[in-house]
Amino acid sequence: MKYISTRGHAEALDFEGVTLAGLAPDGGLYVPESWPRFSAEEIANMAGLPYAELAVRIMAPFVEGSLTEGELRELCTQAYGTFAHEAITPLVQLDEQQWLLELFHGPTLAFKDVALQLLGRLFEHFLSRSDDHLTIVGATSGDTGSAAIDAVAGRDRIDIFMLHPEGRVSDVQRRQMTTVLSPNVHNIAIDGSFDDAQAMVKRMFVDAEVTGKYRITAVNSINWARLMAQVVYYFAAALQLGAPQRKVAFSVPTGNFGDVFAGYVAAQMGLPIERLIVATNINDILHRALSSGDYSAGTVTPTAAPSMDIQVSSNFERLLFCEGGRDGAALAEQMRGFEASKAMQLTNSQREGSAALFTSARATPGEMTQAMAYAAEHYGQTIDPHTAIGLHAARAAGIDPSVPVVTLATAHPAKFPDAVEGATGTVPELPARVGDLFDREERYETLPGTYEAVRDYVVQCATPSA
Ligand SMILES: Cc1ncc(COP(=O)(O)O)c(C=O)c1O
Ligand SMILES: N[C@@H](CCOP(=O)(O)O)C(=O)O
Repeated sequence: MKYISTRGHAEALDFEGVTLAGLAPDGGLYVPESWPRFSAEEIANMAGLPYAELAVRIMAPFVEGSLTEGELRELCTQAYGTFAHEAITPLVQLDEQQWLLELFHGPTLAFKDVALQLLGRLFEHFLSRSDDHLTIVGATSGDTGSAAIDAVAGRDRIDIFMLHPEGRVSDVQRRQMTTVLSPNVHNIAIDGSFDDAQAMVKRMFVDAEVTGKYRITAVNSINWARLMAQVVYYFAAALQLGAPQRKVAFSVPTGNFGDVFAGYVAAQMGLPIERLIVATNINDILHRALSSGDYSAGTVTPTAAPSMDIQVSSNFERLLFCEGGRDGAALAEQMRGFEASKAMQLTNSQREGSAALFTSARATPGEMTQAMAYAAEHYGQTIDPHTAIGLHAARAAGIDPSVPVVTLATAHPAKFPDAVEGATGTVPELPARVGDLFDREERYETLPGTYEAVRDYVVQCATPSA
């Protein structure tokens, strides 16, 4: 399998290459040259497989040429062995139509663990083939940071630099990152938003002063391997609900467009998906783009669903590429315009192509709170603010009542105790595996929100490539 850049200028790479590269050197994101596709019979034969085995079936075509099936199986078995639920991503029925897909049973209590427990192991596996050192630079609005840190803490040949927007993540989220004191973990609080942090990370990938000396890679969903691993739970859920004979809709709390793009990939691979509902909070650039073609970023407004406080959604570029005729040169031009003005209009083909599968909905803070209260009262479920936005959208989307709608429960409610208590009157308890979080020592660096300050810090602390 070969991967190409959405901006058309970078060399095509295999799976090992894109995993270690993170972002393409032309600033684009890697996508497979073509989508592998399963027949209905092949999908039907996946029903009932244990999660790790299903993961092997779904991911095998993407890693071809870089991992043997046996290597992939070993990595998946280890990665999903860290989860606290036997089903890994259990499906919970709410009523005749609505379901929750619980993605928060990994070590750091958010859906990010599903991919990052695998990605950490992939890095180590590929590094063992050389004597190189890897420098991870990442940005987090709360959940990617802790999941990535958990996945690579203490690994000899990896350093991780994780930027978070100071004061804009929950206390639990911050402590899940900053109480990991391994010497290879570098937490940085920046004065700015997640978008600022993400822009700095992307800039580092095209800064010769950094790339000339350090082998940098990404743990954000700009890294293809993240998305690949997230495709698996769409299959897992749909198979339990009758796929491939029956279509399923998914409602996805969305920020960086990674999770919902994984759903798009599942559909390209043959999974019959009725609709993908893109659920946003008031940072609603994606809702505006999908409903009116207007992709223009305002300033980020902090909300009680901080992980979705994003206005520049990296993976949207992948959709624009795939639905815009896979024209890298044209997309590079379109993205240059967006980077300069922070605004762009989708082309007709990008709009029409997206409309075939995607629907969107936006939840105000009040609607998010109501959805948490509704889930507690009517379904007996305590859900987190991000999941609540998904559930609000799932119920508002007007999906045919005969089609099951699965909301992705992206984080454990205990990560956001204040918002959950405000909506339901109940304080969710931290699971035992992180029960001592507030007794642990914290360590992190605070830096001004300038690229130079962050770059200099990374350069000063990182280990040069071999
Ligand atoms: C809890 C939670 N829900 C939803 C999202 C949005 O997911 P994505 O950025 O893949 O759209 C995030 C952050 O990524 C998150 O941490
Ligand atoms: N919501 C994320 C932001 C980054 O998203 P990613 O999926 O691209 O890593 C977070 O919680 O950090």
